[in-house]
Amino acid sequence: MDLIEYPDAELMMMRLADVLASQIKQALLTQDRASLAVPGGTTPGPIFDTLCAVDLDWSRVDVLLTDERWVPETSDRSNTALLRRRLLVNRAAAARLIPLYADAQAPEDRLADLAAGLEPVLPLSVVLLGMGADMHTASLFAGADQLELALTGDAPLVAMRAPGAPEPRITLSAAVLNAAMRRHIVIVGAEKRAALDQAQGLDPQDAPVAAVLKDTTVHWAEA
Ligand SMILES: O=C1O[C@H](COP(=O)(O)O)[C@@H](O)[C@H](O)[C@H]1O
Repeated sequence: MDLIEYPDAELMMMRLADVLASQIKQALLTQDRASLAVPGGTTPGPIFDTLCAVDLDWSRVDVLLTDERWVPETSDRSNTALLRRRLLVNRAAAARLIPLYADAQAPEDRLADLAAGLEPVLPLSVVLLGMGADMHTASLFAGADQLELALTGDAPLVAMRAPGAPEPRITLSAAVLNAAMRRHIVIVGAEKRAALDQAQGLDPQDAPVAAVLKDTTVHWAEA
């Protein structure tokens, strides 16, 4: 794992948007299409605001989430709604969204369809992950019912229920995340930095982020 520390979060978000854009452009030099997976939650919005305005051939880019909460887009907890509002706008409106949610009672009802939509864009070109202060990343949560499968299995997508998560989740598996050509984690604040430091010595069952740290660049700013 490489760690880049920034003097402030605003600068970090802008620099990270530049890094992601240049890695997408690089992938497009040798491939017809590039794929970019991004987190939801509260952290990545400012990155999306910069990235969506970058001049690149977005019509050849597939965008997806690293994980989704099983809620409709009308919910303020929908990561897909965040993507539509802040990344798939401006120049990036030309990108293609690979959905991780479909209208159904439970993620298991649509898992096979969603996985079929994901398969053609693997391996992912660029992955950006977030991390919670509880050391979860994507929707790989300690204590989740399918964590073992998501950490060690071959399935690209896993449905997940976790004690701390208010709704079912769907997540890219560690296999998919670790097969990506480029991988980044973005975190803000002293609490998450301490969690990241702690995670490095722990088993992924207890600190799931530990499963995706190898060859990953972590970007951190205190505030
Ligand atoms: O629930 C989620 O949480 C993590 C971390 O979110 P943040 O609000 O602490 O930035 C996020 O990376 C993940 O995509 C999301 O579904």
